Amino acid sequence: MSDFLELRHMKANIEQYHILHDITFRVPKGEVTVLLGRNGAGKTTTLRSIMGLNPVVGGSLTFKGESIRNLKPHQIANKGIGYVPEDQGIFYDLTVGENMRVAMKKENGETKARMEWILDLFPDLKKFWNKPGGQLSGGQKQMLAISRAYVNDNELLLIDEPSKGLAPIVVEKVMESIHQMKEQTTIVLVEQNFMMASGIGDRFYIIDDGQTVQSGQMNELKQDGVLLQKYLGIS
Ligand SMILES: Nc1ncnc2c1ncn2[C@@H]1O[C@H](COP(=O)(O)OP(=O)(O)OP(=O)(O)O)[C@@H](O)[C@H]1O
Repeated sequence: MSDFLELRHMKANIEQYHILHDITFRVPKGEVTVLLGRNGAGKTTTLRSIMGLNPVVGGSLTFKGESIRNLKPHQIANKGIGYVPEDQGIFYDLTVGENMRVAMKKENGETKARMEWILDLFPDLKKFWNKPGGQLSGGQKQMLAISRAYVNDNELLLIDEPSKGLAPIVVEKVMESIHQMKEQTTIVLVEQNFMMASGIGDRFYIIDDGQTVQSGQMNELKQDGVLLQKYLGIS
């Protein structure tokens, strides 16, 4: 399988601070790649840097073999990379339907089919189609955020901590939906909930203090108590 996204020795700043020192990872097409690490390790900054939202000051980033370093966020989005930020990025004053329509880059048979597929997966969004985004529950907001990114024919989705602040039963639903999306879209997932991440991830990278320090198949990590304890504090 070809590598869809590849970061080699990426360095990135937030303002004058050097936050990412050496991020290297490869995302194969059709897989879920999970970025793990303690709070403050640099996972969100990595996703933001891929999207061009933080200045990349070193290393390379390629998507389908082409450099995306130094492109503007909208140019990166136009290449087919969707981003679901940690704060979800939905419009609170717009209804669910309006949020979806604003997100759609174009309306054609394919986006219509994707919209139908995602609404079948999240019937609450259909039910609350005319409700303002700000009035949805935490889980429904997350479903809307994921749906907005999915509805375009993005080939790669970057999803930042979709389980954050959600009740366990809702987390399961969201993770199940990501699992189903995997059939059609390549995914990079930042997730603190290891149980959930390990259930849907194919491969993992651990980020520690702005560097990728470990990688492998998720199945192997589940068995590696030393690594789990050392970098994730899981015993
Ligand atoms: N606006 C900012 N100015 C300065 N430093 C920042 C800023 N935002 C984040 N940082 C720092 O950058 C580092 C990486 O943060 P980042 O949000 O990428 O971590 P993370 O791994 O996603 O953590 P979490 O799981 O807590 O969200 C942290 O040390 C954080 O304090």
